[in-house]
Amino acid sequence: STAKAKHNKVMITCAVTGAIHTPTMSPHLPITADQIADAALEAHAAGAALVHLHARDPVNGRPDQRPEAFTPFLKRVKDNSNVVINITTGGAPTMSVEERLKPCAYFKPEVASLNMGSMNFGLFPMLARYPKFQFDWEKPYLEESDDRIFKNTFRDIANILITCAANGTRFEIECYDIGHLYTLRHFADRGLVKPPFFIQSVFGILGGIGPHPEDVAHMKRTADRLFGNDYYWSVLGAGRNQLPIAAQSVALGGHVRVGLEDSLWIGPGKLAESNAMQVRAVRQVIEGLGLSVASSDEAREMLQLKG
Ligand SMILES: C[C@H](N)CC(=O)CC(=O)O
Ligand SMILES: [Zn+2]
Repeated sequence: STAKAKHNKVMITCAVTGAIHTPTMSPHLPITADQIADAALEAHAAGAALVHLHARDPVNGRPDQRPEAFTPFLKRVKDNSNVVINITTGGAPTMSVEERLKPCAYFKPEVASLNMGSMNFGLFPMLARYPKFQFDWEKPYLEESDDRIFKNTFRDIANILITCAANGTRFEIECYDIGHLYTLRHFADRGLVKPPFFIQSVFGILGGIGPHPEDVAHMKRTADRLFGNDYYWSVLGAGRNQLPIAAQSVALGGHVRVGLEDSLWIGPGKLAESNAMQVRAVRQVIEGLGLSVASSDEAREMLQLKG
């Protein structure tokens, strides 16, 4: 089995903008290349060892997966920090796998995100939004996002694994449900992905597993059974679940992801004014538990990155 790093430092990943939230939802969502670079550098300075990056059209904020859309902020981030860069292969649900794979194939980053399956991708957190909802058979469809599917077939996953692994890129393995852990086990058994696995368990996105502490415990228990000592466990909680789920992970010896891609909030009804604000909040939880955050170089050692 792969020896885990001797130190129990906690790796913070910050996902600074994503593709799903829109500028109308928060004035603090980074959109332009400069805003994305600022957000990544501030998140790193606040304690994030890794930053997860998407690109957007600077005018309308729409997701943009063209390598040239990433170039300006990647250059600034690399010139001004040694943060570990994790480039998305998820892009947006509307994109083809070829389109989604382009930036990683071009930039050959240390880390790329990898979604371990296809899924219905609900925009809004689970039930909270519809307390008083009366179903109207005349208008069965709730939201435009009700028809949104993120497609990532076994062939697409193999394609991403083979393309990126050839560049020495390792993966942030997004598991939105228990079945995704078994899919990872399958590709590991096929030798298409090597340990240590960096598993990013995703909680509270409609279409995936819920945000309840028992869901979190069940994911961890199952990952321990399937991967033993060959993996690092990290979590992201969507929306209001971000910090509570991060706290549970840290208490269980895990790692955390925050950032405006996953939640626009810092507290009930309070928008986060920056990504760094969320990094500082989760760092307080980590240090409050007597633990310390990992530096980017410690994360490189833990995840055996190419540097
Ligand atoms: C829940 C997150 N949106 C997962 C994600 O970050 C996917 C990706 O970029 O590949
Ligand atoms: Zn992403």
